[in-house]
Amino acid sequence: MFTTREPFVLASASPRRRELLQGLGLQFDVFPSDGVEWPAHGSPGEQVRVWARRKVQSVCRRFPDRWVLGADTIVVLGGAVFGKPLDREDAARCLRELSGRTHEVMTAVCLAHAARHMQFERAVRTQVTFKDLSSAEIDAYVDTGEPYDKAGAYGIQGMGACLVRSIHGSYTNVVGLPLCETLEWICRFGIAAPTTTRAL
Ligand SMILES: Cc1cn([C@H]2C[C@H](O)[C@@H](COP(=O)(O)OP(=O)(O)OP(=O)(O)O)O2)c(=O)[nH]c1=O
Repeated sequence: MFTTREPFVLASASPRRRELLQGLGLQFDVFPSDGVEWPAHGSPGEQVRVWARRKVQSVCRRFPDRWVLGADTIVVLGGAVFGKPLDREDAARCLRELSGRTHEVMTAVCLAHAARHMQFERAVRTQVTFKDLSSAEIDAYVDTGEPYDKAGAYGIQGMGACLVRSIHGSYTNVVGLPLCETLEWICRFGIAAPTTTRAL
């Protein structure tokens, strides 16, 4: 669907981000950032932008002549930020808190080119409402192992879909990369262009 003109570097170890971009036919190399997610200050929206920016900047040092794309996803409930659960108990606690309530999934995306002194970032928000979860449902979901590498301890693209009553906003933003907004940048900066289909 897209012709890549300038293959970029995806600064991410997330298989979800890679698959979302591959699904569009984009060409890129993957080089995860090695940065630890040190605490950041400010509102959840500011924190998530800082984390995305740090990932991108650490990879930009290695690839100063290329576009580098990175992202960070968090779950926010009543001002509290939920990242990836630390262990089983933490995952169950997180799911108990999300049960029956509406939370926000925020993904910050950062795109930068060090040699051209260009850097853009934005945070996209999606509201997700969970159904009421019983202890048995929470235990069964944690047993799948799905929560461990995901913010908020669930994956909407997997069995976690059973936990969700409704969403308002971008689905791909919940999975880890808001595709519509990311593509706007990718096309605007000439990294890729929509493939034109010739009439038969
Ligand atoms: C809420 C939710 C999150 N997630 C994932 C997306 C992200 O991969 C992860 C949040 O962790 P992140 O720290 O944003 O990303 P990551 O550590 O997986 O990868 P990297 O830092 O190298 O880019 O949670 C889902 O896959 N599905 C969901 O429904």
